Amino acid sequence: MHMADMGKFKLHYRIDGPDDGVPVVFANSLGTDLRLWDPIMPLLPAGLRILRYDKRGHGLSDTPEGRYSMGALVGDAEKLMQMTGFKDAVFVGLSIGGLIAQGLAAKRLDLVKAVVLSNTAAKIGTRDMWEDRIKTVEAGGLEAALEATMTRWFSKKFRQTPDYPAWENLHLQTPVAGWVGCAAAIAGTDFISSTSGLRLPALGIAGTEDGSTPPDLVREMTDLIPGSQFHLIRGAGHLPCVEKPEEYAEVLTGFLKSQGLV
Ligand SMILES: O=C(O)CC1=CCC(=O)O1
Repeated sequence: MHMADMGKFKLHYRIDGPDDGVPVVFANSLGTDLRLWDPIMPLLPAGLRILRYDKRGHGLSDTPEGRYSMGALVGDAEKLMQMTGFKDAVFVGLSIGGLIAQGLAAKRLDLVKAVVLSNTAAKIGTRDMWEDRIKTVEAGGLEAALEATMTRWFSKKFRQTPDYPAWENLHLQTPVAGWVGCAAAIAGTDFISSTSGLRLPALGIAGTEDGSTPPDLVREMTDLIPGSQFHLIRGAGHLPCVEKPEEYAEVLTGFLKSQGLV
C-alpha cells in the first residue's frame, strides 16, 4: 500500500507488474475503490505495469473537505501519474473514472495514448438529478441511497450471488463527504465538446443492464471519437468488470492487442 502526497491530502495507490511493462492506469467509479478492478486483475496479460488508485474521498485516500471539481479530479490523476512515472499510458476509466479519462486525454496526450471509456458518458445525468442525490445522501447517509444505487449498479441475477454483499458494503463504507464531493464534480461536468475533439485510440464498453449510463449513452459518447471501438456486455449492469470479468478482460486485452501493446 502506498500513499502519494498531493500537498494538502494523500491518495492511496498501488502498482502491479514489471517496471518496464506497458503502462495502464485504472480509475474507478463513484462509491468504489481500486478493488473494483480485482476481479479482472488475474485475467489480464502478463507484461502490463498497472497503476490503480482511490480517488479523493474514497477507499484509503484522504477526504478533503468541500465539493470537488472535475478539474481537481483530473489534476489528481495527472499528478499521480507524474509522481509514479506513468506516461504514454492506456487509461481505463469507469463511470466518473471515464470522465477523468476524457478530461485527462483532452489535457495531456503525453500521459494518455489511448482510452477505455467504460460505463460512462461525456455528461452523466443532469445537475438537478445529482443535487437531489446529494441531498438524499447528506440527510440519510449512503444507506439512504443504497437500494437505488445497487439497482443501477447490478443486474438482478448478480444480486442473488454470494459475491454481491461485499459491493453493498463497499458503497456503504464510502465517506459521505467523499461521495458528495465527487457527485458534485459529476454534476458540473459536460465534456461533449472536448471529447468531440479527442483524436486517440478509444474503446467504449457498456452493459445492457446499466441503470446509470445505459448503452445508448455510452455509444453516443464513443461515437464522438473518430475510429473508436465499442463493445456491449450482455447481462451486466454498471460494473461489468465485476459481473462479467472474463468478458471484460478479453475485450480489454483485445483492445491492447489492436494497439500492438501486448
Ligand atoms: O449511478 C451511480 O450511482 C453510479 C455512478 C454514477 C457516476 C459514477 O461514477 O457512478
